Amino acid sequence: MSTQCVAKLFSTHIGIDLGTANCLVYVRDLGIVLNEPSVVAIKESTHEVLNVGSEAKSMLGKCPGNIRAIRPMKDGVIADFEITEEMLRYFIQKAIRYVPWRKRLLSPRVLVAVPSGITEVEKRAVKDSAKRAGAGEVVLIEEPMAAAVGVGLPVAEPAGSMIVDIGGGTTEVAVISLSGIVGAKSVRVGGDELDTAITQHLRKVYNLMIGELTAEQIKIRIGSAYPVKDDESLEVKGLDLVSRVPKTVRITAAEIRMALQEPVTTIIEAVRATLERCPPDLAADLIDRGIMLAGGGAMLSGLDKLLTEETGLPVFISEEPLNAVAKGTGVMLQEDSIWSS
Ligand SMILES: Nc1ncnc2c1ncn2[C@@H]1O[C@H](COP(=O)(O)OP(=O)(O)OP(=O)(O)O)[C@@H](O)[C@H]1O
Repeated sequence: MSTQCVAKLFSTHIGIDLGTANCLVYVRDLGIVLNEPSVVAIKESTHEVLNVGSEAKSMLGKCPGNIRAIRPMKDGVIADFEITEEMLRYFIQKAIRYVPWRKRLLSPRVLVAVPSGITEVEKRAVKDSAKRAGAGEVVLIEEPMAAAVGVGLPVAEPAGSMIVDIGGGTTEVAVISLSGIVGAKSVRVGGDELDTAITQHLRKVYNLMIGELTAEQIKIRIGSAYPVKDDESLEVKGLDLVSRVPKTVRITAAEIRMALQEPVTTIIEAVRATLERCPPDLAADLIDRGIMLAGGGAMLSGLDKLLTEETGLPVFISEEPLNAVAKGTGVMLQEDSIWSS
């Protein structure tokens, strides 16, 4: 029996979207089996892992002194190796529970989606962490390619397709033709930067300190990139920076849109820069095919409208933007040729 056959029979094939905000795990033939926030809660004194994923996220900003909830990925790459490894180990082992015992005899083969702009050193770090976390062979795939495949763009055709994947830590823009990336730009600006812009606005204008989760909720509920919901408003609770007591303020969608302008402009600029460097024939294809948005940031209200206004191209939001990359790894896992043996 060939090595390929043995591996096919006795090991699990896993695709991982190792995101700054969320980690999704796809198991071949099963689909997405895990979708959890990339957060780990640890005991400060011993570094013991207490919780991973959703439960750890609910602890963000609410932990007592000896417990810390950490997001080990930052700007799309590993910021804390040890904790990322623990998180990967937890997710890989949890995912493996869904497969029959026969498929657990060999270490799982793992396909990890990483931002297109990461360095060789960062790539090695991801591979090493996945291996130490229990993976056998580890192969990396660029996130925009995985996202494009995941949303069903016709990447193999000799024509240009454009994907913009706006995650928590990075925005990946790519033009793809004949299954290759023709032009790409990766900027370390995504949903986290939008949250930070909201936190800074409330601090500056209202002297109000809010936590990470509150900032994200404000963005999701009334955040926008275009005046599509300017008449909406929201009550926000936080800590007054001067009197140091809890306080409530009412904020409007219009002011949050203004606060988000800088990071949103960075995202738009990344799209424009990629379009400017696009070969003319492929650029011409985009006039009809437009731009496809994926990643959680694609759901920011009005971003599609603003992008259409700024580029003159039709803009579409993928059906399940948060699942695009993981679904793309799932499609690629069907190809045995991605593995070296
Ligand atoms: N409705 C929404 N409106 C705006 N942003 C949203 C919405 N829902 C989720 N998000 C944001 O999407 C981001 C997470 O997206 P996603 O899971 O695609 O990122 P990731 O893959 O973890 O990050 P990266 O690709 O940068 O490593 C978060 O910043 C989250 O706040």
